[in-house]
Amino acid sequence: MQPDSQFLELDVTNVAHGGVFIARHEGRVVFVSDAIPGERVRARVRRQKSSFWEADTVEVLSASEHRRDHVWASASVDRDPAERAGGAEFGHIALAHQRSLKETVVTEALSRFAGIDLPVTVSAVPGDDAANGLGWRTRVSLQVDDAGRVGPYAAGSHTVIEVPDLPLAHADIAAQIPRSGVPAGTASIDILRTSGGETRVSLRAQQRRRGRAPVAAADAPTIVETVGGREFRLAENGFWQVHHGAAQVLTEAVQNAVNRGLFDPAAGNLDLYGGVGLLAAALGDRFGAGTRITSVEASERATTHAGENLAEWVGARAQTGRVDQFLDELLATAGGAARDRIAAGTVVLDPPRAGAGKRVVEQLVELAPAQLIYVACDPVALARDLGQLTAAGYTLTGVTGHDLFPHTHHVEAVASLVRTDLA
Ligand SMILES: C[S@@+](CC[C@H](N)C(=O)[O-])C[C@H]1O[C@@H](n2cnc3c(N)ncnc32)[C@H](O)[C@@H]1O
Repeated sequence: MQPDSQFLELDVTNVAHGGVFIARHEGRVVFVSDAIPGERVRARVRRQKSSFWEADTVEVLSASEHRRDHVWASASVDRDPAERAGGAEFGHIALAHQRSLKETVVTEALSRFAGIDLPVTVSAVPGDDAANGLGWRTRVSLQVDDAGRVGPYAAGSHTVIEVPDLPLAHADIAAQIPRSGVPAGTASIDILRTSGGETRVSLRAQQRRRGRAPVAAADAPTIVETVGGREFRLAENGFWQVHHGAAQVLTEAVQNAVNRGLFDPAAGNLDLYGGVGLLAAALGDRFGAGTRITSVEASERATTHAGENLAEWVGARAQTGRVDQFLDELLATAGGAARDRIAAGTVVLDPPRAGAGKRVVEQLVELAPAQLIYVACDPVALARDLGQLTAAGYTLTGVTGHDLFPHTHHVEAVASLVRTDLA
């Protein structure tokens, strides 16, 4: 029996992490795409693993009240699964219900991977409900195949799907999709629109690995992004939040997540995985020009910009380095007074999708700062790190969820932790 020739009728019971939904067939878990909990669907099996199968909905037999026409016809369940554009896995679900499913994913991750029972609310970015969650992407990467076709990959494969539109992106971005004449050797095309309304198109010879931040070449042009009237300079191919409202939302979320009574502007405060200094600036804005804070970031180009972006805060500095190496050095060299300053400090960390990980969490526990604000784009990685932190002397005091990626399964969370002896 070929897996792709097998059709199943499935009762969909829950949402899983990663944009798929849970059903069972003869006791085995089936992760099925393009469904909604409560629905009965006909699905085609795509992959059989020993412990679970993967399948794609091909027909909705009993539709959820939350089902809508897909916001992107190129990703609709009416198309063959191999022809559905990827990147909008929740586009067939009413926007408010998408958020409730994301709440389930974050809440269940905390329970399963951290043993923490804390219902999390996921909030919309202001303006998104009125726009039905469309037009928010300021950055899009399109792939180019050997035949010169340009578009996103199909969901779950590396087949390029040509698309007439990009409804999740700002209209200026879709207008820049090259329809022909892409130079030979181009593997992908990055299109961005700055907050000032400038669009930039760059061609890449090599594909970027999914989920990886781009490496900012030393000679990439500099662009300017504005957040609440403040300008940030960065490399055109450097990391920046994708949703046009995300930088402002995260600025406020981090400011609100800080326990003010425990914040000491003179302490050894840190902004880990700092990029071009967005979240260090958030603390500087909230706690004043004298706030001491060191922003640590692996990309030298980003750190150079962070130095410029944070220039108005006399106590702020930006350092290039891997977070684990920076913390190792701190642990090896910081004397009593410096260790005391760290122990009185606030650490903001905003790691890539994989999370901070075991080693960095161990280093933080050893340094024992008074509070941690953890910004996460992957709820499972966050939950694993929170489990380790709460078992080693920190108390979780709150988690907020933010729908920075409408119509996709992605969700951002901001967690506040206080050293347990101070909680
Ligand atoms: C999710 S981004 C956050 C950037 C910044 N906080 C912001 O909101 O704009 C993660 C950043 O971590 C950097 N990074 C990834 N791995 C790192 C590591 N091991 N050490 C230091 N920085 C790292 C990336 O270059 C990227 O700029």
